[in-house]
Amino acid sequence: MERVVIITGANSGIGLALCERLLTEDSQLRLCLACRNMQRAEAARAALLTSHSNAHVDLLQLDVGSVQSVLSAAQEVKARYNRIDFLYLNAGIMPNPQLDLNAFFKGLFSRNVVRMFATAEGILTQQDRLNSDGLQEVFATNLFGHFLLIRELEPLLSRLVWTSSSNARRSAFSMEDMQHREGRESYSSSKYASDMLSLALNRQKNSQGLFSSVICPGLVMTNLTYGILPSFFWTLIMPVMWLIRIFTNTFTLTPHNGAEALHWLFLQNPESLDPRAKYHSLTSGLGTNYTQPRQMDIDEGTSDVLYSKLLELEKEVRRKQSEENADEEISAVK
Ligand SMILES: NC(=O)C1=CN([C@@H]2O[C@H](COP(=O)(O)OP(=O)(O)OC[C@H]3O[C@@H](n4cnc5c(N)ncnc54)[C@H](OP(=O)(O)O)[C@@H]3O)[C@@H](O)[C@H]2O)C=CC1
Ligand SMILES: CC(C)=CCC[C@@H](C)[C@H]1CC[C@H]2C3=C(CC[C@]12C)[C@@]1(C)CCC(=O)[C@@H](C)[C@@H]1CC3
Repeated sequence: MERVVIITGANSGIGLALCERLLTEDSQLRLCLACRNMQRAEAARAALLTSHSNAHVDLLQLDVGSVQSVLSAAQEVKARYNRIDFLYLNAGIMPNPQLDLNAFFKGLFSRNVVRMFATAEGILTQQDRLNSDGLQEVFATNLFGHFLLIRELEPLLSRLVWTSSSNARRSAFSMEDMQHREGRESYSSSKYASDMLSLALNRQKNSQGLFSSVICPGLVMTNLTYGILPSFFWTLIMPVMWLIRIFTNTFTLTPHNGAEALHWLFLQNPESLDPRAKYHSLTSGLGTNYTQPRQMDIDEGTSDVLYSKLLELEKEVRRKQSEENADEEISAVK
């Protein structure tokens, strides 16, 4: 039977590499690239068809950072497919990243150096902003838009896979400020929230046949990471990065390697997976890729609270959205 797989943020980086890997795995797959920019989506589709000429590759216009776009895209999905085997929640942003060079050099000579290179803990901040829905952009894109999509498509879903990060950290997240309006670690906060949401979804929905997992792709060179430093700097340090990779298995570096855990999960029986584990894509010094589960620093009670708060926010944004739609209809009639 033809399996249907939807991947958000599929036009570049880890999402696009996952598409390649899944088509190689199963040529009968119906792959749906859910992207905000249709030109980039077309280009990705053309690239995939070059290497897999008979593949079934659909495109879906979806800006996960916009409530209206998520609701329209979900309608379109329901009209097109009557079942979705895998939904990969991969789209993500890290806007205006700032590297604290002082902390970085201090970290280089500390006991935490390996951890620093694996998680960027203490050396990376971001500057977030409000989007047109009045939500924090990073929260809306990395978490809430995906949550709304899941809520819309729930009856069709069976497997969810989140591209989280080892940068996810409990101390960056506050339940009183789940959108991270106050701090400067919106990325870390949103990824920690996705880890918790995955656990909560498993607790609420496993009995109905819906399973959720989270992965970390390791440090991968993509548009997201290239945005952290000026390009000449990356060119300079690239040999060092490949050298570090020999000593640390979290430097996966290529999107293909980074997609390892996403691919691996595609092959697993969901009942065999640990809902409290994050599945890490790792690459050994000799270049062998493998997937390793590591326990997440999350608890069930807090995850359930987050789930309830997201449901409340969902109600609020839906009400706002229908008011706006009604206003638009009235002004169209006038
Ligand atoms: N690279 C790394 O080292 C790591 C990455 N990750 C995570 O991996 C995921 C993929 O990122 P990566 O491949 O690295 O980076 P890329 O920037 O290459 O990919 C991100 C993808 O998300 C899409 N996207 C961003 N915002 C939206 C939106 N509002 N609606 C729809 N699509 C959107 C982008 O589309 P567009 O081209 O239009 O911008 C792009 O296709 C992210 O969730 C990231 O946080 C996690 C850990 C490490
Ligand atoms: C190699 C040299 C000399 C410098 C590179 C320093 C940083 C640019 C680099 C160190 C750890 C990296 C890292 C990420 C980005 C680039 C670093 C800060 C991430 C935050 C990228 C996105 C993620 O989700 C994390 C898993 C990455 C963690 C490590």
